[in-house]
Amino acid sequence: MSAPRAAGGRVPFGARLAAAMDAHGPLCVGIDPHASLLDAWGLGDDAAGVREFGLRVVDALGGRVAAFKPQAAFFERHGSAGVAALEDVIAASRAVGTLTVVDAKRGDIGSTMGAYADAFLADGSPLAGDAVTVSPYLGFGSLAPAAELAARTGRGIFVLCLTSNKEGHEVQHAVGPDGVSVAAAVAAQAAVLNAGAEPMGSVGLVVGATVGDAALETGTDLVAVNGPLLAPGVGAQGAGERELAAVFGAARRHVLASSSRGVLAAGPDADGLRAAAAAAAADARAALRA
Ligand SMILES: O=c1ccn([C@@H]2O[C@H](COP(=O)(O)O)[C@@H](O)[C@H]2O)c(=O)[nH]1
Repeated sequence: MSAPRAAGGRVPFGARLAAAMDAHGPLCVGIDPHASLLDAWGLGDDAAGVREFGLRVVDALGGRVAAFKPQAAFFERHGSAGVAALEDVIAASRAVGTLTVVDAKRGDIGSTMGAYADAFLADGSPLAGDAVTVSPYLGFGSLAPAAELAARTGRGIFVLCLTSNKEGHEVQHAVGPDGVSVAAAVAAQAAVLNAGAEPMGSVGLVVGATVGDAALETGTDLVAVNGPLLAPGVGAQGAGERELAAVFGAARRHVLASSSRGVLAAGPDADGLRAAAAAAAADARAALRA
């Protein structure tokens, strides 16, 4: 894959995210309207419910956290009305000036990847936030349309590398005939795309805060990536300050810790959400900015 072109006149995603993390702390709040949370918040498990849920989170935390990460699946399960709700949540987040990482985990052959890129990364698309999560398991090169469009529009991508679930191990730790693990190869290819970018590039990786010493075990060089490292697994999946510091070590300054249920469980009260997000951000800052 060729290196993406520089964004025409726009501040690239990596630089915008670095500034947001400095201003608000290295925390991303996931917007995951689980059926159980909708019930606890007094909302219906339908498109109107997920829309209201997302808008309440944006209203309570907009301008107070580095980023939001709406989980597309929870919106898509309500069909076209749910997708429209996701569009409204992305628009609301844009309106309050908080970065949005749309967690859609898309990945396909290059020609189809171009269509996904148009949906999540093109100017004027209602589903475009500031970045999108993508899957490299059809080959890292298949992500070229997304990496290139992101670079042209000042947006970013987060490539799955070492995911927070235990099943990810069987694919991501696999070692090729060249002796390089899948995770290490993904990270190395992201590093090529981020070479020379300051303060960091716009091609990030997803590395779970729950993965322990997986980076070491797989030979994955997280420092060399020179891009943002999205770290889900904080809160409900059990990771906290200690795990973040242990997983990321010398790469910690580029980490955006992500918590969904750990913060959302404090809702629907806006003050409760703010207190939970502030506590999670303080923990992330202590672990990652020391
Ligand atoms: O490796 C990964 C990649 C993505 N996720 C997503 O993050 C949130 C986690 O939610 P919590 O409630 O904080 O557990 C969810 O949307 C996942 O799909 C992940 O957990 N791990």
